[in-house]
Amino acid sequence: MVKPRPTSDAPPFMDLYHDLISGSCHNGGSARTPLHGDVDGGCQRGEHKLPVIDLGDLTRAGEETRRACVAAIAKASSEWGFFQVVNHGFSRELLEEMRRVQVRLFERTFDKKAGCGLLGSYYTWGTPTATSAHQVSWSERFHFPLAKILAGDEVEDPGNEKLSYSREVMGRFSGAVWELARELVVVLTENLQGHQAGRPSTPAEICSGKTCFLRLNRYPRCPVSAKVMGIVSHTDSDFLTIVFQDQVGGLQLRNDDGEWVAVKPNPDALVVNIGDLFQAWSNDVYKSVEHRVVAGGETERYSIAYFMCPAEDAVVGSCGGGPSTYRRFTFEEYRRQVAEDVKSNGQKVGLSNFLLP
Ligand SMILES: O=C(O)CCC(=O)C(=O)O
Ligand SMILES: [Fe+2]
Repeated sequence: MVKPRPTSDAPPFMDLYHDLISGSCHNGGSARTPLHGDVDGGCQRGEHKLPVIDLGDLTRAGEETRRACVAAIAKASSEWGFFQVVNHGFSRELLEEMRRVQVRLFERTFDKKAGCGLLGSYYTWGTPTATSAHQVSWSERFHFPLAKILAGDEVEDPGNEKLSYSREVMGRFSGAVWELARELVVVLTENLQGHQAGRPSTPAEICSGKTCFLRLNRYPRCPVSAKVMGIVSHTDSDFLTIVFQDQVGGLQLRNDDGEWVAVKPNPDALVVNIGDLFQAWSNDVYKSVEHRVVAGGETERYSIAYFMCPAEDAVVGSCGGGPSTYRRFTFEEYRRQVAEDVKSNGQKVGLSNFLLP
């Protein structure tokens, strides 16, 4: 059970969005149905179940077992862009420790969270560019560039509170997620036959633990959950994302038929999804699919997302072995374009800006 807390730690969603929300229509049944229906995907057809992949098969004896596991990862990345992994190598203790650190950071008063860059993070909440209720994300987030966490610099905390423990746990957690992300990316890269030495750099070559980001998300209980989202639909601007969600539920992906499919909370699993950069690098073989989080009326929700990103000046090309779908771009250029589009149209355009004729 989540204990009641003073309201002063919650961002003032209602003060800011009251007018947008009171003028809006209902979000429609589609947001709620999968969450409250079959959470195994809201979809009963066996062959369309979101895969749960046992990563123990990558290291267990037997080349055939390993090959089958690689094939399952590649298939899920092409067909779903999303999958869950079990036997991922994380200890339950580390996951629980990380969650406790997360909860404590969010328990600070809103003024404190908004006012200072805790551990080199920046804090955001809601959707600054929203002009209608359906663009509002009812959540708050700490974004951590991992270079700062991993640098081990003395922790500066404007509130004079000791944060060395939080930084240390975050460092351990990030180190472990990096190993997992790297392993998955290497497997997916090798699976693309076209890639040979001398081709443009592979994702694993242009990313390092220090170029990645950690985002801590909190979705406070939402009294208008039929009208807004926890996070509005988006794709991730990275190579690969690993999400540690709690057991509340609400994460959904959009499948090929345009249906929203719930990603069932599984206490033993981490969620993996392909980002825009891997879709570009793989010439659309791996899919960066839209996803969102439904706002919860009853319970708050926590998640942690690890984004595998390259250095700002790294060039994202394609895997070769055929014509490229997208022109080359630097990660910095991609992020700048996303920010410009969000500012001018209220939404991300993404990869289609970089399509070759
Ligand atoms: O909270 C989640 O489960 C997903 C979060 C997410 O999609 C993101 O932070 O980009
Ligand atoms: Fe995301």
